[in-house]
Amino acid sequence: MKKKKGIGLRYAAWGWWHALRHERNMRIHAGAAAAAVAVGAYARLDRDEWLWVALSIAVVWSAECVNTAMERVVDLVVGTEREPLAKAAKDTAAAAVLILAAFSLVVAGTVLVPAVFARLVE
Ligand SMILES: Nc1ncnc2c1ncn2[C@@H]1O[C@H](COP(=O)(O)OP(=O)(O)OP(=O)(O)O)[C@@H](O)[C@H]1O
Repeated sequence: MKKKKGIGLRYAAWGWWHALRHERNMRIHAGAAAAAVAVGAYARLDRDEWLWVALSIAVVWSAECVNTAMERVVDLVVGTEREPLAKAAKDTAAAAVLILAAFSLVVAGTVLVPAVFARLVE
């Protein structure tokens, strides 16, 4: 069967929009990313510094999308039942987001903060 080009991209965009609409944490990550880009533009980051910022945004958004997918699948399978394995699956996926959010804070502290100070004293 011939696969229509571009369809996969549309589904992926829908998935991202779904996470943004339904997950408060995804909206917080989007706000943090917008703030990081604005601060980076003010601080006139160089190419390598932008790469660190872009990497932070990409990994946190990706983890949140996977976390959202995990929540949906768990809810689909177990419904309203309380299940230790459902809890383990959801909490472990949430831990992945937390670890990468902590990484993005390290990037903010080591890349963005010094760049802003350098701009302020120039
Ligand atoms: N079916 C379940 N069985 C046992 N524990 C659950 C189950 N569903 C959720 N939990 C527990 O409740 C927590 C919150 O789950 P819930 O699905 O209500 O919110 P969430 O969508 O995971 O949270 P958020 O979207 O804010 O990250 C989970 O991290 C897990 O610890």
